[in-house]
Amino acid sequence: MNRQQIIEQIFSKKTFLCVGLDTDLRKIPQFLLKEEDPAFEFNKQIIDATAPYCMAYKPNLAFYESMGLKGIATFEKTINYLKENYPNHFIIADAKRGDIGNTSNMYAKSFFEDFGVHSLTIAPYMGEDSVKPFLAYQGKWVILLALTSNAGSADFQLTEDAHGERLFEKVLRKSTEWGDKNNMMYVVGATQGKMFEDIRKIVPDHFLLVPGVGAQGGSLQEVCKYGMTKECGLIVNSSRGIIYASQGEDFAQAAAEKAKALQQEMAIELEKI
Ligand SMILES: O=C(O)c1cc(=O)[nH]c(=O)n1[C@@H]1O[C@H](COP(=O)(O)O)[C@@H](O)[C@H]1O
Repeated sequence: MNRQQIIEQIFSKKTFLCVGLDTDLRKIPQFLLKEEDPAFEFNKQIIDATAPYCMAYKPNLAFYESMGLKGIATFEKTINYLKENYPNHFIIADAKRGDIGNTSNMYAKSFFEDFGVHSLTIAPYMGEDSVKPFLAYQGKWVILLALTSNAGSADFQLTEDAHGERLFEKVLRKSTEWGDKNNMMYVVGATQGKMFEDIRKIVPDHFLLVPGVGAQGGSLQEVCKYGMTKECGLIVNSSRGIIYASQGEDFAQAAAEKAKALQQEMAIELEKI
């Protein structure tokens, strides 16, 4: 899926919402546990209910890998379900990969060729040769961690060098030599508020994947105020705040309502462009 197609989805559906499929068997409605693949059944119903209000889905691999081989099969079935039924939705595998080139090659093959997702989250820590193998895939996206939503982002990402440059700024500057706005996005946590202003000075046009609204307390309005561009430039994720809105029979409907509420806030922000 290319940049123009992503932008078209956002403006035609008036949403830049990504629903995070962080599917945890302990948190899904317990009556689903009688199904042969409860996590897939949950995902399917959440996807069908929320699809009108979002333009992307982000299954986080940790939740699937924690269920062993069966979980990997659930992940694959979920990707296939999305591709068959919602081909215009952008699929982000949140796996935070990155290793020596030889190993990154295998990660890239796995996610881009075998699972066939559109994009993958990547940790930049190992540098250029760990990221380049992912960028070698035409039409696919690398989503590089820049400034994450958690408190630990202060430990490394926000630290400054002798010239006052922060590590996340170095990641942004350096990585723009490897890819561009057509094949690279950055993760910036919604909890980072005004920091979006500084980020836009370095990457004015790149899309940002923004997790941290909802359960982590980030403000959509603040993210938009400092991070939005003329082409929107944002994909905002919410996982728990949407998919666990209810544990009852009405769980999918409740998720749809949460997604719709965010979509309506997003439509107002898009009007301002
Ligand atoms: O890469 C991510 O998606 C990510 C980066 C980050 O800085 N913070 C962050 O929360 N995430 C992921 O985004 C999702 C947030 O989930 P909720 O807090 O439930 O909305 C989880 O899958 C996290 O792993």
